[in-house]
Amino acid sequence: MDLTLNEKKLLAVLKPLRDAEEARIESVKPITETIKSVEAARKHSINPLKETLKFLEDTKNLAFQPIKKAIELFEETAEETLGPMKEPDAAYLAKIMDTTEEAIVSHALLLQDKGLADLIKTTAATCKITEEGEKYRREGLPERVLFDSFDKSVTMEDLRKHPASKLGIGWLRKKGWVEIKDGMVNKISDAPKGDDEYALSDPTADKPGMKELLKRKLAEEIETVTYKVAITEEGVALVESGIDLRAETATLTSDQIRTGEWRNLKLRRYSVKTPPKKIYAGKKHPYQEIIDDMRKILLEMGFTEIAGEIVQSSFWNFDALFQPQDHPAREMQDTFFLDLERELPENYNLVKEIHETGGKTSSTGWGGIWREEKARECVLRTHTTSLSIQLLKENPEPPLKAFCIGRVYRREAIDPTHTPEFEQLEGVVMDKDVSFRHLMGFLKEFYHRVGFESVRFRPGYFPYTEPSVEPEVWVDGLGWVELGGAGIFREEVTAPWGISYPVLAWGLGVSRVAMLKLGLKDLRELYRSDVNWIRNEPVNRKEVR
Ligand SMILES: N[C@@H](Cc1ccccc1)C(=O)O
Repeated sequence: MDLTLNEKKLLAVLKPLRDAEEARIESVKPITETIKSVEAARKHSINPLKETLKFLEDTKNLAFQPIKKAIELFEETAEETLGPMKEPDAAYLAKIMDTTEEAIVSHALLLQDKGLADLIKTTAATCKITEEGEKYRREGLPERVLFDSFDKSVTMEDLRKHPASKLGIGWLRKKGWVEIKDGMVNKISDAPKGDDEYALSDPTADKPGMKELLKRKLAEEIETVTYKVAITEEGVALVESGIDLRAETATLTSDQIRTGEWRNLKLRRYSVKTPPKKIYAGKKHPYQEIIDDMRKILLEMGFTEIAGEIVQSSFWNFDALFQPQDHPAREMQDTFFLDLERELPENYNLVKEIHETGGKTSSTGWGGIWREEKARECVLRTHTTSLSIQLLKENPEPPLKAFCIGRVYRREAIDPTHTPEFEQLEGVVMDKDVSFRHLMGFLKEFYHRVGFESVRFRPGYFPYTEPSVEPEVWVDGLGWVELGGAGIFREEVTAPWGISYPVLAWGLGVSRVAMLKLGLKDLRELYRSDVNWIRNEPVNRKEVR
């Protein structure tokens, strides 16, 4: 049976206490029958305890120390408690075991659950004289004081002057000690001491006058709870079969093994049934793992990785991509604008011309006036295409094959499929003879390698590409899922930087892919530090295929 050390101690103490008590009662019985002397009974009652003590010492019982203490204490109290004390109470046990009454009760309760002990609760009402009652105990009840203050009769007027009159006069009449007639108060009784007065001078709950005192609020009832602890037959059996009071050792130290001390220790039994604690290996965040997989795929496909700043001027985020200055995406409610400005690049006027008239290209531009101030305003990049265009400006000669995985920002209301920050995977390819077919080929190949078998393209629109498409992948159970945008950069985008070859470009949603691959219903889970989810997610999951 599983018992705590304290429960074992409690049992080990209860048993000899009970035995000693029984022996004591046995020994006292015949004596009390014949000799009615309490003194004699006391002497005899102690002997069996001494014997028990000696027995314990002889047998080197492990429970010896607490029991020895118990018996010593028992001897002390045995003097006072000659009447049978069948079960020791919790307060007494607490004293023996150097602990609190509450601890004893809680251990006894556990033992009771196991059928080894019984906890007997007794509540007793005692009466306590209140502060007011104490005052009257010293000075007498107000009616008594008043009664004693005059001889046979007194005028009501004079009696009213007495400090005890307020409370006393009513009681004088009620108790029938006086009658009041024509303004005179006359004694009509010799006012014998009442039950209430007896109870006040010696308060115990069952005194006849106590009720009266309680009613007058001169006494109050207090409940006291005492617990007695008894050992059951099973408990006795367990103690008799030998309880090892040593605490169990779960882990051996090398010292204990070397010195041989382990031989004297009580070792905890090894349980093959207990499930072990789960061990979680340190690992990458599942989302990071997916991002790294994508990075690896693109590197294997011959792309170079680029990175750039999160803060971009509107010029690179919008204008250089032929996004008109009054385009709705450039509104405050769609984009995070910063209270910051950036200088425009040297050839910015070529972009200005293209916006206003189309410049030297075949385009007619957007018309109107293109404002520098608007282009200088900084934003948290809304797409990584702002990096692709700067890369092209720095490398106008083919070939160019680059990608970027980075965080972008949009003023979205947060919901299960939208977060204001998310990752994009940007790709850009420039070479002499690349075409729309290559673009679709790259995307298909990439998605296949990521794990999506079926890929299709739907026509799309972006101000900076023509033609424009939206790639979609097939997901069982969901159907076709849109995963970003792609196209060939327009002349309006490439001309200002002297680029004369076709540029394929795309921007794909990474978090969307991660959601699909990880089977998440809520995008936000990717960004939450939910340790359990991350712990339990298998390493390098490759399920979507
Ligand atoms: N920048 C676009 C995607 C895109 C990139 C490159 C070309 C075409 C489209 C977006 O954020 O949705």
